[in-house]
Amino acid sequence: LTLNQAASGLKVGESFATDIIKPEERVLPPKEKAPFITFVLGGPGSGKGTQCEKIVETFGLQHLSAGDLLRREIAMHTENGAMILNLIKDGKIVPSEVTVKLIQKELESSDNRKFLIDGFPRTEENRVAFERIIRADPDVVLFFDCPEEEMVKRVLNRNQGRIDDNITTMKKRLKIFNALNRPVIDYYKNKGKLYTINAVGTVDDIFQHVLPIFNSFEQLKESSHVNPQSHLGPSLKPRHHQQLKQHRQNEYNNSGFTSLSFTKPSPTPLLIGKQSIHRTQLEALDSVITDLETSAQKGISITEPEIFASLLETCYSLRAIDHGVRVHHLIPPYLLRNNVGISSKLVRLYASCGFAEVAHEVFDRMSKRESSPFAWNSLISGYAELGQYEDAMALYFQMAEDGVKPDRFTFPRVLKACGGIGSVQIGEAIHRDLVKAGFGYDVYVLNALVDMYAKCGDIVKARNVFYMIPNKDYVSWNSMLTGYLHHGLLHEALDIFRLMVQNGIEPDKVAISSVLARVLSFKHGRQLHGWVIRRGMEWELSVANALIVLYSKRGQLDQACFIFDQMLERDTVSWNAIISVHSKDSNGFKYFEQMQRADAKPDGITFVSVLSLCANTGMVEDGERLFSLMSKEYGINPKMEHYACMVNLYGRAGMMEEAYSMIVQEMEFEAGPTVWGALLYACYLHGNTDIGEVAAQRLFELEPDNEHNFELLMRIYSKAKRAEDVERVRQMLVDRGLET
Ligand SMILES: Nc1ncnc2c1ncn2[C@@H]1O[C@H](COP(=O)(O)OP(=O)(O)O)[C@@H](O)[C@H]1O
Ligand SMILES: Nc1ccn([C@@H]2O[C@H](COP(=O)(O)OP(=O)(O)O)[C@@H](O)[C@H]2O)c(=O)n1
Repeated sequence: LTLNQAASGLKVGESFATDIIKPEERVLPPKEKAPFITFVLGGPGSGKGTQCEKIVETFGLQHLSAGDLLRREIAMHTENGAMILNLIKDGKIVPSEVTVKLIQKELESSDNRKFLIDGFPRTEENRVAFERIIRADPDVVLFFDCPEEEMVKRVLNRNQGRIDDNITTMKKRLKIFNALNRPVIDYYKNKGKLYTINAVGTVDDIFQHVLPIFNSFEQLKESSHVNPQSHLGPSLKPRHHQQLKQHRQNEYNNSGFTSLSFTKPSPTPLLIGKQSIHRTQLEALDSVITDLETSAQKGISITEPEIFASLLETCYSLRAIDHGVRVHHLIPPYLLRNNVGISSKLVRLYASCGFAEVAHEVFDRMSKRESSPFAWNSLISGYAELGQYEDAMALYFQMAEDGVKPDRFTFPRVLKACGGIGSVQIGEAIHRDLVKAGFGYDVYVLNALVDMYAKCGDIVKARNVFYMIPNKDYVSWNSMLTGYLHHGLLHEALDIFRLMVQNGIEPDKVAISSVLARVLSFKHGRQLHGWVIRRGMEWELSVANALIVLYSKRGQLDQACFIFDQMLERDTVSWNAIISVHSKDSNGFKYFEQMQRADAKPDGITFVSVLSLCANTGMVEDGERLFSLMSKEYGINPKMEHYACMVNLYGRAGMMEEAYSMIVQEMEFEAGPTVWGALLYACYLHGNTDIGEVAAQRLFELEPDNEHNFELLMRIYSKAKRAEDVERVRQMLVDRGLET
């Protein structure tokens, strides 16, 4: 089943979705003549880039490769660089907002009005974000259809040193392509915009099928640089492309054209340096450090601060702490003490990798740390990430004492720490500080303020700040939404959710899964599911997990299993959800075994589910085996719930002695009501008055107000035909004022 079939199979209510995507939002604004846009789709290695080069040569469109734009962010170490690297490494899709903004920048800064956007949209979410932000529709959508084996072969031979061109990532990319790109392809097919091209054959043969598509557009023919027909001869290899371009450019310069629509070359940076084409960035880093170490051993001292600054920057972007430590050893102590740039970068590296103590040691040795808030911010952030909120706060106060001016990066970090501590008073003091420092209108800072107030329990203040934010971004909305959910204010949260969607703001996956987990009505849940599908976010881990729970709560097990089976990745929460769906049938076991084979790590909750399953299906030996496996193999000490499951297991099977001795001999702590309750229920099932009396006695002490325990004991006596005892217990009920 494809995602689309799944989606239509669900017959999801459209009302939410129609509420959300206002048709008028899709219409192009009449401001100027719309650009000519081509989307180029196809799996990884289907030859999109190769064909794009030829289209550019012939028709002069500007080529924007989404993948290249993203790789450029990594290479330039921009704010999103590290996040993008992590996603690309794993073949995952970068958040649409990020990709579309990059494309938008290119579109807006170009004189060319004809674009070839390659590798985009990869998901329905990509597509919708493009429509919303750019407010344009493509004129042509090309789809290069290529068999998987061919794509794998091409990618593994591509030799561009791309970090994601390896077999493991390739498999994930193909899986993601099949699940997320197909719905986009179907969408354009239905709109009549799709041109499917068989991508097997020589580059030229394939281009022969591309040519007529573009030839049929007058506006392309008008300004194409070369007569398309003249390009029917033998093709040039891509590496000749620059030469060809130069040649054409000269031709045009000489022919009296003043403006050329061959625009700036589109960026094609590789992840690593040109010379080290076969290596990953980490390997390249490793080799540079090794060279420096060798030099240092030979007594050649390296003193150029730029070298260390650049190496530390790379270590930080790759979170390569071991390499960072090696760089640290190479830096001369005087340089570390006196060069604020280098020491700050080192502090940031240690702090961001969870080594706040070491970061603090470096920080303490800095001679001019009051000259910039950079190192302070890194350290505050490092402590806040580790949950050492007091340490983070202390640094903030120390900053003020040392006369270091906080900047816009300081406040979000310290507010996070304050939210962790949960003190509104401190939060208000920081609020005053940030207004004094001139950040009272900074969205980035105000978002953190909303989050802080919500976490400190003052939802009213959170809301007041939220409504004051002048240009709310998606973080503002998500912070408010999460705040409401945190306070159990579901209606307010849903209102925010609707408003977000009406304002064209994408709720993030955390917000969506939180809403899904809490929706009270199944109708809302299904509508949300429909909306999620349209956004291509169904397979986000937390969203899919929440959907499994949603459907299983309603007893729609098939639907829950379908989602689970289609998931691209799973975590312990996913496995727990699907096993608990099957806690009454032996399929749960199948999933548990699958989980073990997949090397996923079961936790205490997993064992509650499988032990309940054993109890429900009478599998005593399996239950015993799993109970011992839990601590021996997985190091999970049994908790109250696990003992309750074991008592239930033995009790239901009529093994009352074993159940009882589990409590009195095996348990290392006092049994609670769940455990005794399981025993009392078993006594009722199997008519055991002796043990039943003991269990009931304990329960009367532990839960003096719970009439169910009295009723169960009465039933036990009644089964044993002990009318007098039944009456005695009834009197106890009356005496305690529990009889209804
Ligand atoms: N028609 C083709 N036949 C064989 N190899 C091809 C063909 N088109 C492209 N290639 C090669 O396959 C690899 C992937 O092509 P590329 O254009 O980079 O794909 P994409 O942009 O779709 O990921 C490159 O090494 C390219 O030279
Ligand atoms: N619209 C896009 C395009 C690429 N990407 C990311 O960039 C990677 C490489 O994309 P690409 O288009 O350069 O390469 P191929 O996978 O097509 O060979 C993808 O696997 C995604 O991780 C993305 O997240 N969103």
